[in-house]
Amino acid sequence: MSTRDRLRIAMQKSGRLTEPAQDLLTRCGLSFRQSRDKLFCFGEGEPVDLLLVRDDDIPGLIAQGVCDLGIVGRNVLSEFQLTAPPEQAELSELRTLGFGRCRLSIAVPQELNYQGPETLQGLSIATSYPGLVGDWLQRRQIQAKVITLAGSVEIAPRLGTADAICDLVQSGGTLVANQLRETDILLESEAVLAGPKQLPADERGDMLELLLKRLDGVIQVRESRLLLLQTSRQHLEQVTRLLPGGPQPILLGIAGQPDQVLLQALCAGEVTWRELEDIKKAGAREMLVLPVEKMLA
Ligand SMILES: Nc1ncnc2c1ncn2[C@@H]1O[C@H](COP(=O)(O)OP(=O)(O)OP(=O)(O)O)[C@@H](O)[C@H]1O
Ligand SMILES: O=P(O)(O)OC[C@H]1O[C@H](OP(=O)(O)OP(=O)(O)O)[C@H](O)[C@@H]1O
Ligand SMILES: [Mg+2]
Repeated sequence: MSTRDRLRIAMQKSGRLTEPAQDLLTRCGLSFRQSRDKLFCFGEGEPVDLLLVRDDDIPGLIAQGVCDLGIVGRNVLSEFQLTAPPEQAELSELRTLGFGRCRLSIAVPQELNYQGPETLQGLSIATSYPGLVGDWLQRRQIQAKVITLAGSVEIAPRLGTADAICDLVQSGGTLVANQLRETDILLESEAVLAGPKQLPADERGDMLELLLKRLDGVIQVRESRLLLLQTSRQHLEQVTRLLPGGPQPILLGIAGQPDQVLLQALCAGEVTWRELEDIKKAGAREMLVLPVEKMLA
């Protein structure tokens, strides 16, 4: 049993997830003593420390109790859940974080006559995700040879070491550059906050809950806009009907103008020019769209 009283979060030391993960933690009010060259960053203010590691190591560190939380791609977490011993694989996705979006896909040489997954029967597939690929093949009762490679998977068909591949795709540029064609999506991925299924029942658990609440606020405001406008009571119903989603707007009276109101609405996403123009036509004036910095319900 661990005797730590400080929360420990693992994140990627250097790679695609590093900057957005750091940014997210900063927005949650966490700051760390700068030690980018080292593995461990001591948290200032809150009792939360950071461990900077290879992304592949993150699920294992949580499973072993070395860390309480980790910011990692769903692709890495899912692979761990499928390949780790059952007693270690008890991790869950506590939150989805909205960055590092990509997909794990099968791709084949452009000239291969691909008729669906059954085309892979008897072929070899190079991948860094043998667990996910094996599981996908098994569900379809397809016998194919899974060849595990740590990197540069896309080059395998050209080198003649595999017939097809399964790797991460975002723009598709790497596939095209290697004369490959995406055929099946195994997993839609993005960065997630991973943690144990059973949260710690001590001060770390309390800190963790606080952090999750802050994180929810940060995720919510990242997409939110505050819309302010002025309208007459006569036009209020029409204007309100056009407001893009969100909780009920707040109305404020304007001194000396009893028929006018100031309306404040929290919108769940972007407010487009087209939406603003429509709201204006319905009788609104002096419209302002503002980003939201913090939110605490
Ligand atoms: N092209 C991409 N676009 C968007 N997200 C991606 C892309 N490629 C990978 N990702 C996501 O970012 C994560 C980290 O990718 P990165 O390439 O930095 O990992 P890595 O090379 O395995 O790094 P490490 O040295 O930590 O093992 C991936 O696991 C995946 O979730
Ligand atoms: O569809 P695309 O936009 O081309 O992105 C996909 C590529 O991005 C990732 O590799 P990365 O560039 O991170 O290099 P790595 O394999 O060395 O990590 C992934 O492994 C693919 O090769
Ligand atoms: Mg890695």
